[in-house]
Amino acid sequence: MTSLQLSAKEEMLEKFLDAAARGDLSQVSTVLSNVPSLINETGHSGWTALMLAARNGHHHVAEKLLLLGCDKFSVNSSSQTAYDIAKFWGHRHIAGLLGRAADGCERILPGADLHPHENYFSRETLDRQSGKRTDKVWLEAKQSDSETVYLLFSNLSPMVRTQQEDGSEAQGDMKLCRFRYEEVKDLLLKPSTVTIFLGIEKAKNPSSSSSSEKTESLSEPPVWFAINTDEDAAALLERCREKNCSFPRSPNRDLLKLSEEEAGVVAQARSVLAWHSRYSFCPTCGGATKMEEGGYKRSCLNSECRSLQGVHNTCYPRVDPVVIMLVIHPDGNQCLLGRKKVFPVGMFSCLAGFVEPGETLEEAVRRETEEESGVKVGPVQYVSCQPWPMPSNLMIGCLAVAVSTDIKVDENEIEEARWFPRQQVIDSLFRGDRSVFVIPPRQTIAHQLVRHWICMNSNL
Ligand SMILES: NC(=O)C1=CN([C@@H]2O[C@H](COP(=O)(O)OP(=O)(O)OC[C@H]3O[C@@H](n4cnc5c(N)ncnc54)[C@H](O)[C@@H]3O)[C@@H](O)[C@H]2O)C=CC1
Ligand SMILES: [Mg+2]
Ligand SMILES: [Mg+2]
Ligand SMILES: [Mg+2]
Ligand SMILES: [Zn+2]
Repeated sequence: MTSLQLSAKEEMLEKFLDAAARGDLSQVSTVLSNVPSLINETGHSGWTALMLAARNGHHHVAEKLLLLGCDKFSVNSSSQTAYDIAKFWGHRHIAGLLGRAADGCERILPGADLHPHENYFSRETLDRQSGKRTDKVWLEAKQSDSETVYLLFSNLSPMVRTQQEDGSEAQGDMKLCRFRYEEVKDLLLKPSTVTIFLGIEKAKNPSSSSSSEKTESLSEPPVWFAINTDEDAAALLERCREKNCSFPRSPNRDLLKLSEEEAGVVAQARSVLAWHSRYSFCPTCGGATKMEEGGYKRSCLNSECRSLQGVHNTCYPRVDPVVIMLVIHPDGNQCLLGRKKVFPVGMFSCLAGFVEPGETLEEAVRRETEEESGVKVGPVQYVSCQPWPMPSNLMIGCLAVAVSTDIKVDENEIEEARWFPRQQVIDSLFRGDRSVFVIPPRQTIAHQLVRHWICMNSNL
């Protein structure tokens, strides 16, 4: 290209960007019809025409550029997308346009099936009614109620039905198998069976009951229980009237295929059942224990045991707090992700670690980050949390700002840790580009923390 041609193109680009910034739709259209390749070209500080239109609130220009296929995910030299710019300057109609489902950009916003700030495994569809746990008469009556719903677990895996015969991987393709009292009453009588009370359905699903409108309005919503049994899994599957049923073998992966509603129920049931399976004996004296309070307590049968004096946490289901953090580079434009050897090829995730006794969340974030990556962390901010029933973690999601940047990984835990520029993260998150790294699935809080950072205009 000669210098004359180059300058002609530059002149055209300048005219085009200026028209976008002024909101001159007809000029934008004319220039693009002559030189379509200008659409994603950048001017000063890496700003595209879409960013300039978003900055100055020119909705019609942004709309036209999107229609002509401009790249809405590119970032300027401060790592801002057009969406960040529109949101920061308060042009909500343009941010809305960039976030509209039809153009695929909805992925910049939280997933449509998740409520804002909600994580997978977090939805509560049952009212736990903890007051009913000590009401033995009520619990017994509900166990034999014909409307009561039972979930069946074998080796801590719930019985599920897959929709697709081809073993499709999509979320929502897996459904919990629900049983009635008559179908499981023999199991309830076996000493090795653990039955726990989960709660009462919060909202009634009108299509799930065949009773008349009148009876429905009078009756209490169904009560849910979960059963864990050591019966033969193949024999248990024969109890089910439905086809394509199984007990998933890999909870970490398979339980992510449930709907948001069912995942919330499984998070509760699996954690409590796992506690019973691991704490059969009294942790204080080693004696036998009995289950109480609908499965929310185990008491020692040895009347001399210290655990019976006062309140002891050994008698109640355990929750292990884990901090999980997205550490941001001091320049604001890179984040720290690491990979364990067991991760699928190319996957990098947020660093995480168990909170230790007598430690604040902030200190746990600083300690775990430094232990695993050598990076020192300053300010820490809580974002959201996620029950993770493998078996009973509570993932506490934080953003943290690094005060040092040299990486030295703890090779026992982490294979590699790296700073990833915002553009690479956007490419992996929104464009599905797997060439640099793969982000964990959207059901993980690690994924949601990364998305939260990308969407929060950290540079404006
Ligand atoms: N939902 C999500 O997005 C993610 C969830 N996780 C979960 O977080 C958990 C903790 O992360 P890690 O990096 O492994 O923790 P970590 O960095 O503290 O290291 C784990 C090691 O700590 C020790 N440890 C200390 N307290 C423990 C406890 N209460 N239970 C088990 N081990 C304990 C064990 O030696 C274990 O090997 C994992 O179980 C993992 O499943 C981790 C990353 C992402
Ligand atoms: Mg860790
Ligand atoms: Mg660690
Ligand atoms: Mg640790
Ligand atoms: Zn005891």
